[in-house]
Amino acid sequence: MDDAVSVRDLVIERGKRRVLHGISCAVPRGTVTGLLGPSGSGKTTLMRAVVGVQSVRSGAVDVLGRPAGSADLRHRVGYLTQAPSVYADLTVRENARYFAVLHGRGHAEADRAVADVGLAAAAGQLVGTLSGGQRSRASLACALVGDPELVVLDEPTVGQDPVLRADLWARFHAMAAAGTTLLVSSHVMDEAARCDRLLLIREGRLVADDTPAAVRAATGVDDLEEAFLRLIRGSEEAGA
Ligand SMILES: Nc1ncnc2c1ncn2[C@@H]1O[C@H](COP(=O)(O)OP(=O)(O)OP(=O)(O)O)[C@@H](O)[C@H]1O
Repeated sequence: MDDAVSVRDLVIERGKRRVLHGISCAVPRGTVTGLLGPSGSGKTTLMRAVVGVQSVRSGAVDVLGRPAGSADLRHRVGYLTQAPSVYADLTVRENARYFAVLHGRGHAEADRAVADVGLAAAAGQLVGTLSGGQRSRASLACALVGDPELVVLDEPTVGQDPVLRADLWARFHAMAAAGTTLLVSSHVMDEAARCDRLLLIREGRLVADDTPAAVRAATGVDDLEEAFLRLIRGSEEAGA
């Protein structure tokens, strides 16, 4: 399989605690892969390792055929952190144009990225005056404006209403259909059903790496939240 991300035996310690305990998984190219798990399970830590900003105790992470964090990946990987990373004293449009320039893109691409996240009407507004959900979408526009081959999104739909969430997921799938790979974290289980593949982690260990259909089939339940509970209980019993 042609994988955009390949993680092998990844062990990470933060502070004095081990937070990832030897995770191995892959993100196939051109898919929307969901990274699911309870708060504190290690989703952000795994994403940080994929974008190459997390120090690693042992194991390996390859991204687009190169070790994670390689300098030549800078323009090929987009990362949306949980805290919006946009300039409050610039407008939405100015932010997008600034990040577009950093990636060698023009005004047209910047304006399209703003429209793609549903912010065309607020393009002239200072980011500091936006709502939390709008600010997060402005940040998303800036993460996508360089048209990266791999997009790593840490909870991109938090604070968005149901219509916007549906629009954003449609956008993610359109990007995947055009060949982009997306790794998207969430702890909203209804979003799991929208993913092509799922990585479920709990307490720094991988509990599932499969399609939603295979997770349902393996657990015998349709509801993914219930399926995940069964997988987690199963992994606890196996570890007991
Ligand atoms: N800078 C840090 N120093 C020490 N421990 C940290 C640090 N950042 C995170 N951790 C710990 O690492 C573990 C994994 O955190 P991480 O942020 O990866 O979880 P998460 O699954 O993304 O959670 P959430 O869904 O709440 O964002 C947690 O136990 C957290 O307390």
